[in-house]
Amino acid sequence: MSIKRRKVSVIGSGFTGATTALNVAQQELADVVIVDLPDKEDPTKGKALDMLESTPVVGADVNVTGTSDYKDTKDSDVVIITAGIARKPGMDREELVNTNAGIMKTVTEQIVKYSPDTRIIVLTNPADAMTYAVYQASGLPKNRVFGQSGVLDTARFRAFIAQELSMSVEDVQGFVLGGHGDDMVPLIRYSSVGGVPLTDLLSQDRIDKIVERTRKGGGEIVSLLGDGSAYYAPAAALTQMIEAILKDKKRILPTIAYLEGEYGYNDLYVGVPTILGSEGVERVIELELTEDEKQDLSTSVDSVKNVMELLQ
Ligand SMILES: NC(=O)c1ccc[n+]([C@@H]2O[C@H](COP(=O)([O-])OP(=O)(O)OC[C@H]3O[C@@H](n4cnc5c(N)ncnc54)[C@H](O)[C@@H]3O)[C@@H](O)[C@H]2O)c1
Ligand SMILES: O=C(O)C[C@H](O)C(=O)O
Repeated sequence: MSIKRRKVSVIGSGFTGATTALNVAQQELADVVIVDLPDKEDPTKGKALDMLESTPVVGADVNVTGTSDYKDTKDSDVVIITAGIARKPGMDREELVNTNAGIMKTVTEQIVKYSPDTRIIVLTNPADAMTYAVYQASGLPKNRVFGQSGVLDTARFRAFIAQELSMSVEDVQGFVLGGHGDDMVPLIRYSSVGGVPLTDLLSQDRIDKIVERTRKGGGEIVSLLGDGSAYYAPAAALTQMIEAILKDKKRILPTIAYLEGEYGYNDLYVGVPTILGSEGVERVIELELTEDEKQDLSTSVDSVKNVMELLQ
């Protein structure tokens, strides 16, 4: 009996791409193809070979290859886009828009040429606008193109809450809505620890500090690293999304998804709770929001629209 092996292609072999590829391989989720520019072909092959050589130790029967030829990505089940430039200390994510928009167009055309009905997850920043650019360039249906920000932002929120309370990260639940920027919207009413509302466990003042740290979480890492941005937590977030798709788990995860009327917005990609399964974004979940939450979401959406205008 032959069982079809799954295939994940990761475009961009830098910090986030390589770490995601390693996670996918070591968790035995799929064969992995890592793609970078032709002038980086040898280092890309080298990273892939190094990852492959780790598989006997962790007991993962998968193949890992590095290439600059998109033919090798043919029939990918999922493609991850991490190609592009990352910000440096003192920069906003928006400053990456022009360079990365051009890269999105080129790589997307190559991706869909060889995998015309794949699912694409965009990580490259500014992530909401870049997901829209990939959607436009791909011609794929909206459920097959989406972006990563909310799993990461929520993970930061959860990690800070768990540390503050000295409780297990596993028991902390939360949701972050909106664009992947400093005005993202952590939803306190939907946050709990082991089912206990967060507001019963922490004072408003302490919650406010955690929200502020979450919003600026990417910048905190950029300042500390000095030359590049976060990659361990972003790669973990991508891996969780990939697993939900490949195993058709129907997980409820925050995703940069295309809105057509949901939350009152149209023709826009922004972070919302979704069901992720084999079809990609199988449903956008619409939460009831208070007037204050609607206002915060609207502020965040305005920021995404401002970046989108830079794309026109
Ligand atoms: N959405 C999120 O939550 C999130 C989280 C972390 C990073 N990011 C973003 O992801 C992107 C990548 O971050 P990183 O830390 O991996 O950067 P990096 O510089 O380490 O890696 C980027 C890689 O992309 C490659 N690349 C550039 N143009 C390419 C092309 N046309 N085709 C193929 N490969 C190409 C580069 O050669 C490089 O290897 C950045 O834009 C960063 O801001 C987003
Ligand atoms: O902050 C960045 O530029 C990278 C990423 O978006 C993050 O949130 O870590």
